[in-house]
Amino acid sequence: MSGGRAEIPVLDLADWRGGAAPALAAALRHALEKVGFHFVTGHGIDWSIVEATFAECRRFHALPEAAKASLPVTRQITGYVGVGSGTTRTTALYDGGQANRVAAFLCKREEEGLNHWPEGLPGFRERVLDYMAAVDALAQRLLPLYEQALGLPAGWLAGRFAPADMHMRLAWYPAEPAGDARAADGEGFGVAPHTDNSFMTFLPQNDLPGLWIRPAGRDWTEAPHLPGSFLVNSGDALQRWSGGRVLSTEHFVRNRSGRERVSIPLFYGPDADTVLDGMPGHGSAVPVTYGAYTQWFSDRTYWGDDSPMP
Ligand SMILES: O=C(O)CCC(=O)C(=O)O
Ligand SMILES: [Fe+2]
Repeated sequence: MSGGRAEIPVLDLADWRGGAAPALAAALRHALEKVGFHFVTGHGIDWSIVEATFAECRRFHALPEAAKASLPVTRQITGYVGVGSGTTRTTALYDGGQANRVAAFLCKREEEGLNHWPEGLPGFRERVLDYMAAVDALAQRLLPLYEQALGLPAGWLAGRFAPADMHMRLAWYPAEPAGDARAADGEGFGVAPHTDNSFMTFLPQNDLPGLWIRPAGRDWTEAPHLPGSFLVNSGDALQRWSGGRVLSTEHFVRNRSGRERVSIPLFYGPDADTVLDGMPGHGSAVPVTYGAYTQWFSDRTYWGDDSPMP
């Protein structure tokens, strides 16, 4: 399919103090239904928290391989995956079977008691948890706007994110040989074409290119860089919950910049027991809990699980 490039809408929260915001909600609705990605600016998060988390990501990946490998990924989606230890197998978009050229440290909300923190990195845990708390607060602020954009009763979403389920990837992509990053086929993906498991994914911006997106009916487009913003995309959970009204837009990473690339996506969703069904005014989806869907997604990617999508 080829329909030109899609503009990524920008939602500026600077003048929004909460409450009804018809123009913002309309912009978000357009983003959700037509693009699947939008930028958030004016979010109020002190950018030094984001910079510190990128720095911690680099620090972690600079550890000796043995130190990282001593924290092997768990089925609870915490711990370390090395370059080539995960394969995108959650979508018909990609069946190439090549392992992803990315390493990542995975962590969750500390209260779940499942995190495995590295030794020898003082301050790492605190900074990463600070970052997660800051994004959690931003996401909670955004939920009423999602309610407005989707025509949901006030509080309908917020009550299902108390608390939210989230996991974060502190990802590191090796520098790959220069070449055409655009071709969405072939080898050497950092992350092969996929959609996310999440309700929404937060990608804080840095100046390292490599993310390509393809909104429905459009061409592959390299995501533009908007300094100091979060690029937010909707994932499969919101798509299913909304009966397909919200897009879960395809994207891939290929790092042809000649530099190492770091990225710290945070995958945000409702409480794991939430059944993704019954959103007022939206067609019914095949019901699944957020926790079960996320587990399936992770099991296929990291554990070679072959069970069909729940
Ligand atoms: O690194 C990025 O920019 C995006 C990574 C991604 O799509 C993912 O981890 O799901
Ligand atoms: Fe993704």
